Amino acid sequence: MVQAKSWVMVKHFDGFPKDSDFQLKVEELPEPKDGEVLLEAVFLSVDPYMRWVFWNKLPEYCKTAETLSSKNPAFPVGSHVVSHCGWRSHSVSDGADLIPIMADWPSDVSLSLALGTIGMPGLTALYGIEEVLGLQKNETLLVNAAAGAVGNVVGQIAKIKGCKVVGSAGSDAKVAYLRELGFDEAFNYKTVPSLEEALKKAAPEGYDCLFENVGGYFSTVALPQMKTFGRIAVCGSISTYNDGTPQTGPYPHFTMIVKQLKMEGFTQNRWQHKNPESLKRMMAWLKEGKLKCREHVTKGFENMPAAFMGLLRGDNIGKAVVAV
Ligand SMILES: NC(=O)C1=CN([C@@H]2O[C@H](COP(=O)(O)OP(=O)(O)OC[C@H]3O[C@@H](n4cnc5c(N)ncnc54)[C@H](OP(=O)(O)O)[C@@H]3O)[C@@H](O)[C@H]2O)C=CC1
Ligand SMILES: C/C=C/C(C)=O
Repeated sequence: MVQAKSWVMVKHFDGFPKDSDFQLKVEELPEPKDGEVLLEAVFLSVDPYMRWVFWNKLPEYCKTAETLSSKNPAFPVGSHVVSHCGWRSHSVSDGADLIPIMADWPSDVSLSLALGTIGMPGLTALYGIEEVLGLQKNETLLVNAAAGAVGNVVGQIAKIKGCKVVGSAGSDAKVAYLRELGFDEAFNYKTVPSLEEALKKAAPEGYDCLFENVGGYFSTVALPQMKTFGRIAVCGSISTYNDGTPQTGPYPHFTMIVKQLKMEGFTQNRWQHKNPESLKRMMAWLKEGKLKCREHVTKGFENMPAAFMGLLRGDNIGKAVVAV
């Protein structure tokens, strides 16, 4: 018998999540039956989408990287997987929901990156750029929440592709990190006197592409800065996730008409058939030093709600993960 800890939601979020919305539970897990495996979490992911997954009453859905500590012929003891079994220290699975970690994962690369740059957020960046925007060499790209898990990879891939990259982020330390990564221009959207002026100054010629992670006010100000025929990949809208009352207007349609913009929402799982090849490609960039990784690591399973709320507050530079 294993004692498993899990975080459950006891009250639906009302605005920004609170400690009292979460409860830690402990239960005894049965021994795995034939075909099942017992998993122990190594790293757990906290992601913005969990704000609205919880809201949609699916608290069990979240990605975790886990070491396998029991039996199933397909998942021998000691192998590593990415699973979707929620905020749990241990779980029993029949293997159907498990994704084995890439076969030749280098021993000097932390498995936590399977939740970040070499995982879902990295794939989101890649597919947003290649499948949605079709970003071309010498184009100018704007990305917001640029120092986060998705945003920093967006900027780095755009640099690999020979583009000019402008990033906005919410602290001076984040802006310094973006410059370190090779962003051509970066600014702190919380302290610039005018967001419109900051966007104009960073790219007086305008933007061919916007990788949209934030939505709301930022989007309203950024759209008029797009070039005619500009393309916008709507990846996220984090500035609205904690709203009790939906934000209303100004509406984008007139700007979209006069600028003849193309805007497409997407989720990365649309291209999951490409994941094995894409992950290999990104791992190669990482090994060649073209893709750099930074993580914001919170230690201890008991600190998962704190890590999640910190992510929504903007505490993280790079991918926010919890090391169990
Ligand atoms: N479509 C898809 O398939 C996917 C979409 N996403 C979306 O991508 C976006 C980025 O996700 P991810 O990289 O994992 O998260 P991040 O690592 O970027 O963390 C979230 C960041 O968002 C910023 N933020 C938080 N609140 C606000 C706010 N009110 N206004 C502006 N910025 C805010 C903060 O950075 P700062 O200090 O700069 O404000 C914070 O660090 C999210 O919108 C997410 O929902 C993520 C994965 C897949
Ligand atoms: C899978 C993640 C989706 C968003 C929008 O965060």
